[in-house]
Amino acid sequence: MSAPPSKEATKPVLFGFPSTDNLSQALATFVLKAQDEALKKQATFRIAISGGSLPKVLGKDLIGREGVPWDKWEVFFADERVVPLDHEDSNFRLNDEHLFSHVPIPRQNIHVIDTSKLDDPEAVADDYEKQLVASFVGSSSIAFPRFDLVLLGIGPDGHTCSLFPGHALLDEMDGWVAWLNDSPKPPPTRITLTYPVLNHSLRVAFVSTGEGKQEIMKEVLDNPNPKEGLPSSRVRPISPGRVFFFSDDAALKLVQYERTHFDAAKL
Ligand SMILES: O=C(O)[C@H](O)[C@@H](O)[C@H](O)[C@H](O)COP(=O)(O)O
Repeated sequence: MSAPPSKEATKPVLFGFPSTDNLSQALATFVLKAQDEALKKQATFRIAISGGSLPKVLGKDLIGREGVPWDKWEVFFADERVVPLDHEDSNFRLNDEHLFSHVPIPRQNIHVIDTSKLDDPEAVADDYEKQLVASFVGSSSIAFPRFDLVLLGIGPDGHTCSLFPGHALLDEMDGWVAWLNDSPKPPPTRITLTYPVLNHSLRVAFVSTGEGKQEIMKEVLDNPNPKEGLPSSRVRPISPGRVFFFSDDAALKLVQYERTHFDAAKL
């Protein structure tokens, strides 16, 4: 695999909304814009999605949109818990509840973990990486996959995906998919996309809402350290990739970082 990205990253864009309903509408518009741009260039729209509070906010407006070419979506998980797909901790299950079960994305286009290997998280990560390789082979950038869109959350400790503060995986610069069995947030055993993958994406959007996120949003937006800081501060896609934050007023109460007005025509 090639060296980590070295090109300069662009400045994060912050969109703030008075409510999560407004945020969900804008997020759906943003996702569909990313989809449209991807499908102008290629046959599929490749998106990676996290767990946490994100799937609910994502599905809320998106599932009602008309004319979406769902058969062209190819979905991966930005991180996944190494549990059965019907387990209450499964990010597949969560996304299924809020999005997949409501829209006709072909099941084979939703890339789930190999649940025959649950006793061996390294094998689960290797298999998942192979699924990525199979999907991205033939793309222009095969050193690392280039997702059209990655949707992430931010934990109160600043983690994102399953990349936690102080964890050795923050230094992983070669593999595409890594595994851990010591996640401080339960459950302990997970797989996650790595920084080089996140930072080769064309768009990364963080979705973070609620007053419980006030302190961490201030830290991540007003005091970022993209080299050694909190895991979510280190997500800085290389050009032409861009990073966006979608938050509500409650989460942004302490933040001074300049907001950008959300204008679908200017995305
Ligand atoms: O599987 C996971 O645990 C998630 O992918 C994780 O990275 C999540 O996005 C953050 O913990 C934020 O979660 P909340 O939005 O629920 O705070």
